[in-house]
Amino acid sequence: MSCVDMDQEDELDAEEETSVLETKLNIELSREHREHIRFCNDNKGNPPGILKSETVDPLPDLLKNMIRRLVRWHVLPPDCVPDSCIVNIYEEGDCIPPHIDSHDFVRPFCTVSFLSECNIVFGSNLKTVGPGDFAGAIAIPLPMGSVLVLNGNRADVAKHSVATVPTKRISITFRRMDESRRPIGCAPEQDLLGLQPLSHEADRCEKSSTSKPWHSTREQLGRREDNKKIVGPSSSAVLAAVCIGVFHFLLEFTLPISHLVIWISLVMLHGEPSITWKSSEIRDLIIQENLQYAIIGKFSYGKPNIMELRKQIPVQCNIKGDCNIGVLDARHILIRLNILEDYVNLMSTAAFYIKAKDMLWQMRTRKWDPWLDPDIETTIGVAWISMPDLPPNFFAKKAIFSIASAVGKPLMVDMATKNKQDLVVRE
Ligand SMILES: O=C(O)CCC(=O)C(=O)O
Ligand SMILES: [Fe+2]
Repeated sequence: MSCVDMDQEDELDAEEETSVLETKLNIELSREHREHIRFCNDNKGNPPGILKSETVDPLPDLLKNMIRRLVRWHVLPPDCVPDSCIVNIYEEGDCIPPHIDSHDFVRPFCTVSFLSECNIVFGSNLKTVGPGDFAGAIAIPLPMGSVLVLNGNRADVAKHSVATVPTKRISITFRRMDESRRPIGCAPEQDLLGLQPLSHEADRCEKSSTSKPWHSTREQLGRREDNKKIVGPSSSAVLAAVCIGVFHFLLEFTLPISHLVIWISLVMLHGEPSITWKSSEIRDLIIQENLQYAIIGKFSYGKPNIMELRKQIPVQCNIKGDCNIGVLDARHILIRLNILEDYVNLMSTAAFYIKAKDMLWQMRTRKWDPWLDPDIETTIGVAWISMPDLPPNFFAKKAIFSIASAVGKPLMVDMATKNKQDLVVRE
């Protein structure tokens, strides 16, 4: 067994340290003229963490570009722009023993995976169950092109390890040095200063200038046979990916959660990295995000502030279940409901006039779906259908839905119909 160099790490137990001596390869990259950052608990007896006395290579442009994207795409926060980087090159059979990354580096930090997929194991008490084999509370797959972000307890309390890999693998870990731990004279990288995450607007613009706009991309892909949609990475995609990670942790890990995992399967498309989502993944995310009964509220003539909307809409729109309201842009809000009845009620009312602060604000509703641009008018709506003179034997829901399906997708039968009168709603 051999292990990739882990001597940058701290908090290894004795058994783990023995395996560390078998370390193989570690490329450390930093800025020119800077003293060498040696993250080392090495054979010379150096302590773990940053050593201030050796000069290492500057960050190559390729890695700087990755850093820019990590910040612009909301993977790392702008106050945590990495200024150091470690490249782990695993040959077949290499592993990384349980460790906690040195606190000379601030949190969050992240690791990008290349060449092959492997699992990373987390646990406050990781056991060595065989040579290069570690067991812990949770194993998370690290697909090629994925980014794993470590923060909170996952970075500071739990240890992590990678068991022997079956094929060659490369990981790049980006970290920012703690201010107090920086080598003396270490100047910040000028072209990484002032990095900011893309705003949703800028994100859209960037998408349309660097790749196909969301909608035309979708149309094109609608013709693909494999039922997959490819879009440029956007903050919302990243956000969605974050949620999957959090969801996994919530399900499977017992320590308090303050950690995010991001899996982004990046592929290069026309020279730009893109993310491929299966339709089923998009559907799962819609459910996870409670967007099954999401509605867009459109205020064409201005709107009251969000606090007022949150107070007034549930009361004035007679909402019976939960109602979560957020702002999409100056004219649109997203209303997340949790019961079908409220959805039908809001969708089938032509316009609401929300009273707030002695003013009336017109709000029209429309269906939300991930592909609809709130600014583009839709032909999809909800309407009640009346079926006069329907014989009582057809009042069963099955019969009514069958008849209504001639017009659209039936959603529900109203109380009057249930009580043997005559209404059904369709989409
Ligand atoms: O290779 C990996 O995915 C993990 C690397 C790691 O834990 C580290 O470099 O500290
Ligand atoms: Fe690590």
